[in-house]
Amino acid sequence: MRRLVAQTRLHPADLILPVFVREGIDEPQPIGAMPGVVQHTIESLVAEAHRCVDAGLGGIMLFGVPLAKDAEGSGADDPEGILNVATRAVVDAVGDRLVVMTDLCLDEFTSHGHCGVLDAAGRVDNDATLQRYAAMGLAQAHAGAHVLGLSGMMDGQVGHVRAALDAEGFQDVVILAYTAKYTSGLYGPFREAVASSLVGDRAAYQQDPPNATEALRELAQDLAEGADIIMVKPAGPHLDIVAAVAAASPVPVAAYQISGEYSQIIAAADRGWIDRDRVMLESLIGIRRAGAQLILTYFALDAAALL
Ligand SMILES: NCc1[nH]cc(CCC(=O)O)c1CC(=O)O
Repeated sequence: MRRLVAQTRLHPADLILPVFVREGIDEPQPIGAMPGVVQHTIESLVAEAHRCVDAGLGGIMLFGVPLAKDAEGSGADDPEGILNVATRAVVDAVGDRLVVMTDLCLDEFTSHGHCGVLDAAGRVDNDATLQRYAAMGLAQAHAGAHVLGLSGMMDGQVGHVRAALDAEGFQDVVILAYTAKYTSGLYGPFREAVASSLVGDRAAYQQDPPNATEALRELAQDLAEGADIIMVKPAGPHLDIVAAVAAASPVPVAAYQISGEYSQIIAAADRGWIDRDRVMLESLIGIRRAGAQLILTYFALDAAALL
């Protein structure tokens, strides 16, 4: 893929691998809708983290799949919860050589599958959820996470978690803010990956795809609250937003090539309709060219091997 006049280049260090770790399994479990991606045991996750180091990746983003869920998502801030145990294991193994990120959101841990706790009417309670995010962020910081990925889309989440971290001496823990997270059909395979219990959708707290100006308002808000890295997600269908946010952001911009973007390429390639590696690299170059300095992608290891 190298060209003499190429202005856009991909480097393994630009890539971050999202990974799933599931409680209570003895062997890694395949994810039907994401061929090539598995739910890891702690042991296989640590092995994967070593592969990320060897490949020169920039980082790893951990998602936990707990055995038990409840309305409050109490596994999220339990130091013995699967995500916090896994974070400690990865940080102990490779934390000096790989940036370790954790998903900070309740949806994997709640029985109803929403990103926050619910009020009496069954709606997501924004401000009550902020308290839960602060507790979850502190648990992740105590577990050694370097970067917290605030993906829940509650208003005020960045400022609230930042204040909680600073109050406990975690000034150096970085906040990656999901600034523009559009509601999307492409999250489908992820719901299987995390055994989501969600009924309905997240339209009340994720963004409406036809709305382009909200992304810049969210950017200003997240920066004012102390975001260190800004994320746009999904990446492929929203490259104009990646570009607009990158042009306006004084801090690094990341983009997330999500589960459905991955699975579409795999499925078409499996049918022999497209060349998997070529389309994979083309999709990543497009995201990079739009202005993302970091790309979260399930292709991270495969792409790094070709760069
Ligand atoms: N914890 C929320 C979260 N963080 C990342 C993803 C999706 C990532 C993907 O589809 O690959 C989701 C799920 C959602 O918003 O429905």
